[in-house]
Amino acid sequence: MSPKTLYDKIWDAHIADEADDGTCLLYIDRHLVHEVTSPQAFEGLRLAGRKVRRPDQTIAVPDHNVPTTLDRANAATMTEDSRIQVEALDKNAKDFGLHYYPVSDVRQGVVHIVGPEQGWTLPGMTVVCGDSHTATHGAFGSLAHGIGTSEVEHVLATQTLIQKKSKNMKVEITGKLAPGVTAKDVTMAVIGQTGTAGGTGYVIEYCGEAIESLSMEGRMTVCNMAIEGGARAGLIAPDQTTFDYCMGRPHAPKGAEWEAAMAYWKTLFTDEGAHFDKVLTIKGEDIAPLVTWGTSPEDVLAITDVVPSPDSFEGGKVGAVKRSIEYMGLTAGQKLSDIEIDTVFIGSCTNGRIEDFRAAAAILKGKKIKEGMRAMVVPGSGLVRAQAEEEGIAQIFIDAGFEWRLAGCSMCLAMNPDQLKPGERCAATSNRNFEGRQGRGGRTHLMSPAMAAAAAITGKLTDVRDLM
Ligand SMILES: CC(C)[C@H](C(=O)O)[C@@H](O)C(=O)O
Ligand code: SF4
Repeated sequence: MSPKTLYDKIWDAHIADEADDGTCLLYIDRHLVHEVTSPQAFEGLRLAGRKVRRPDQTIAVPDHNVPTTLDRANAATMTEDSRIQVEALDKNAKDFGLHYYPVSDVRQGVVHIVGPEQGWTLPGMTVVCGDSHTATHGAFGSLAHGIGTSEVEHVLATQTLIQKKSKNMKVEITGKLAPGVTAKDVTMAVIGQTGTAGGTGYVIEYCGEAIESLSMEGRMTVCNMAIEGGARAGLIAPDQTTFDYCMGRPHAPKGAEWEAAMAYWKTLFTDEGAHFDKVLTIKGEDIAPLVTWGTSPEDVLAITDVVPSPDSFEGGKVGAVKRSIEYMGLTAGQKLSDIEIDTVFIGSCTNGRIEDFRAAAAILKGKKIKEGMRAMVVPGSGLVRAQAEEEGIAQIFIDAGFEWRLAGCSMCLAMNPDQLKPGERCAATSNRNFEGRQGRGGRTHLMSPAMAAAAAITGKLTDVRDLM
């Protein structure tokens, strides 16, 4: 047998049917659903008189539209549009008999944090969700695709997805990461090198010593942004770190089933000599704490750098950089560490997990945020929130001057009340810095939780190593 990549193995294990042109019908193990991309899909089922094929494998949670303030149980805190979407999910989950984590449930949170936390995401599975950041689940060595609303309907009805196979890409991060450098810097460094289209047509397998040494939280951060590099999915081979994370989770297998699952999971790695169509290698030691300066996730530089000049780019990027710098209200040559911010957002499916909060709290402990700064920390789930409270981390944030919120997508995107005003500038731990992403006219700089905490203290983009 010819050697296979991890992606090849999971793909092959899920083919239900294959057409002559290579288009496959893939069996889907887990389908995650949120309120934004599902209402029409459920309507489609109703119109066709169909049921959900595997309600026992379909998990729904509202996250994008929900307010994160403590008074959110009061429906008046939501806009009309948001309320309609969340109520539709409440009804659809009930009518179709899905696993559901409503706003009132402590397990509610961002769908990509809830899935792994509850043990729905496991190695070797196919996982889909009507959301581009489904890539997150690849951290478990599961093939996780973001899908569109018509595909959501197709998966609901059939538990299968029509897909063409992508090519294999390997991203190897060798060696060790320097102090102050985190999983977020790793994933931003990759996009900085490949650009937002570098992964187009590929499924990326991240490997190498620096990846293996990451916790599951860190691996999720890395895979979360595979999509920002254009890839169809991101994957990391499961290992002891993965198994330890999964063991004992509510929906993970138990007893003899666990043993059987483990026997399979241990076969999930890329065989020696398997072919990759594209390879990128980065030395872990070379990665510095990074920030974005522009309006694309590929606009990445070390915090010690300066705002670039449009002339230093080529082709269409020259104009794009010019526009970007203008939108961001910056000047070419300006030191990144001189950029003043007025808002800090720590959260999202990229960096809303307990380890992210520990890293930020380690910087904030005993310090206060800059006067006038608006800073919020938004747990990725109610359980992350509870754990942070138990560990005393929540209190560190509160003492420093942060707002301690309830779980949701929050200021990652402008679909709920947590938004920037025109011209406001935010240090954010999320994954997209597009124009208007956090609110019309808002300006976003992406970075790690530790870097965001450092910025909250000084009021400027800051090299976290100066505060360590
Ligand atoms: C609203 C949703 C469809 C969207 C996505 O697909 O990723 C959102 O989660 C995002 O991060 O932009
Ligand atoms: S936290 Fe942000 S990136 Fe993640 S699902 Fe929500 S809106 Fe999308």
